[in-house]
Amino acid sequence: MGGAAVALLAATRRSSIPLVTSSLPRAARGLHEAAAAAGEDKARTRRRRSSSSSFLGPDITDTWDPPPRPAASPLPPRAAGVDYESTATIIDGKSIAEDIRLQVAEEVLQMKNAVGHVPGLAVVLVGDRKDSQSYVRFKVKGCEEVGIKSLLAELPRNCTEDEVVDSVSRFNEDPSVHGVLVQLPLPQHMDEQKILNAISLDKDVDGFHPLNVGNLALRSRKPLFVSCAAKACLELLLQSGIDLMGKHVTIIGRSKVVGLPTSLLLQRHHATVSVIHAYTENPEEITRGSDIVISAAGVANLVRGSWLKQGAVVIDVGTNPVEDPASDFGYRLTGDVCFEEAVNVASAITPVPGGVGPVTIAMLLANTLDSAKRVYGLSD
Ligand SMILES: NC(=O)C1=CN([C@@H]2O[C@H](COP(=O)(O)OP(=O)(O)OC[C@H]3O[C@@H](n4cnc5c(N)ncnc54)[C@H](OP(=O)(O)O)[C@@H]3O)[C@@H](O)[C@H]2O)C=CC1
Ligand SMILES: Nc1nc(=O)c2c([nH]1)NC[C@@H]1CN(c3ccc(C(=O)N[C@@H](CCC(=O)O)C(=O)O)cc3)C=[N+]21
Repeated sequence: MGGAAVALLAATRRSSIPLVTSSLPRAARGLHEAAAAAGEDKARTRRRRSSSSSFLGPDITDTWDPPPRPAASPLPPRAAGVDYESTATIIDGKSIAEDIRLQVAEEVLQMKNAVGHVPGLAVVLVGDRKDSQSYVRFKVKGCEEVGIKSLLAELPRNCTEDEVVDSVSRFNEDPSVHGVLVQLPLPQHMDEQKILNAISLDKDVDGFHPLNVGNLALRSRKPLFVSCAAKACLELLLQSGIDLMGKHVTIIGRSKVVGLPTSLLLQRHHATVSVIHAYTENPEEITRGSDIVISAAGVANLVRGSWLKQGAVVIDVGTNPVEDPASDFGYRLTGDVCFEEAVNVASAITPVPGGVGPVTIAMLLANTLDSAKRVYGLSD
C-alpha cells in the first residue's frame, strides 16, 4: 500500500503535476502526505548518492536547438495593393499607439508640473546591427514625442561584457533614469543572462527580470513591469473589443520577450492558452482549434490561411526582413502570418508593419512613466 502510494507520488512528480494533491479527497490526501514524507526520505538518500544532480524529479532540460523542419509549401503570389476580398477588421496598431502616447505625454506634463522631473529611459545598444539600430531609433523618437528624457549608450561589437555591465550599472545609479533597457540580441560572445541580471529590478522596463516574470506567473502577485510586446498584444485585443475570458488562444513562440509573458498575461485574463514552439508536432491542428492566434516565431509566412479557423482573430508579432528588389532598401518587413491568405479567413488581423510594433514601443514609454510615478510617489 505504502509502496503503491510512493509509486503514485513518483509518477506525479515525473509528470510534474503539482496540483494533483489538492484535488484528492481528504483521506487520500493524508495518505499522500505520508507518501510525500516517505518520498522525501528516499529523495534525501538519492541526493546523497547522486553528486551530478542537485535536485529531485525530472531534469530541467536545457537543450534549445530547434529541430529540422520540412520546407514550407509555396506562397501565393503577393497581391498588388491592399485590395482584398475580405471583411476582416485590420487592427490599426499605429492609431492605438498614438492614443497611448497622447495619454503618456499628458501624464509626463503633469509630473513635470507636480515634481519638476520627467521620466528617463536609458538604452544600451551593443554592436551595429541595422535592425537593432532602427528599433532603438524608434524608442528614442517615441521618448522625444512624449517628453521622456532618453539616454543612449552605444558600445562597439567587440567590447567586453564588463563594459556593458558598467554601462548598465551607471544607469542604475542615475536618479534621472527610471528605465534601463539592453537591446537584444547581444553579440554571441556575451552572456545575455549576466548582463540582464545587472539591470536593477525597479528599472526593468522590459519586464525580463525573473522576479517580474515570476510575479506575472503567480496569482495575486503584481510584477513591477510586464514585457512591452505582451502588453501590446493584450492592448490590441482589448481595444478591438475581443473577449478573452475562456477563449482558446494559441501563441506561437515561448521567448522571454514575447511568447512566455504573453501566455502568462493571457492566463491572468482567463484565456485558455496553448503554446507552440519549434518542437511542437502538427502546430496547424492546434491553431485551427483556436479563437485567437498570436504568432511570435520570427519565421516569415509560417502561419498560412489553412492554419486558421474561420473568424479567428490574428495578432502577428513577427517582424521579419524578406528580400524585395522592388523596395528601396532591397528588403521589406513581413510578419509570421501569410497576410494575403489569413485576411480572407480571420475576423480581425494586425498588419506588419503597423500592428504590434508601434504599440510595443508605446508600452515601453508607458512602463517608463509608471516607473517614474513610483519613484515620485505619484502611483495610484
Ligand atoms: N512587433 C514587436 O513589437 C516585436 C516583434 N518581435 C518579433 O517577433 C519575433 C519573435 O521574437 P522573439 O520572441 O524575440 O524570438 P526568439 O527567437 O527568441 O523566439 C522565437 C520563438 O518561436 C519559436 N519558433 C521558432 N520557429 C518556430 C517554428 N517553425 N514553429 C513553431 N515555433 C517556432 C521558438 O521555439 P523554441 O523555443 O523551441 O526555440 C521560440 O520560442 C521576431 O520576428 C521578432 O523580430 C519581437 C519583439 C517585439
Ligand atoms: N530588450 C529588448 N526589448 C525588446 O522589446 C526588443 C528587443 N530587445 N530586441 C528586438 C525585439 C523586436 N522589437 C520590436 C519593437 C518594435 C518594432 C516596431 O516598431 N516595428 C514597426 C516597424 C518597423 C520598421 O519599419 O522597421 C512595425 O511593425 O510597424 C519591431 C520590433 C522589440 N524587441
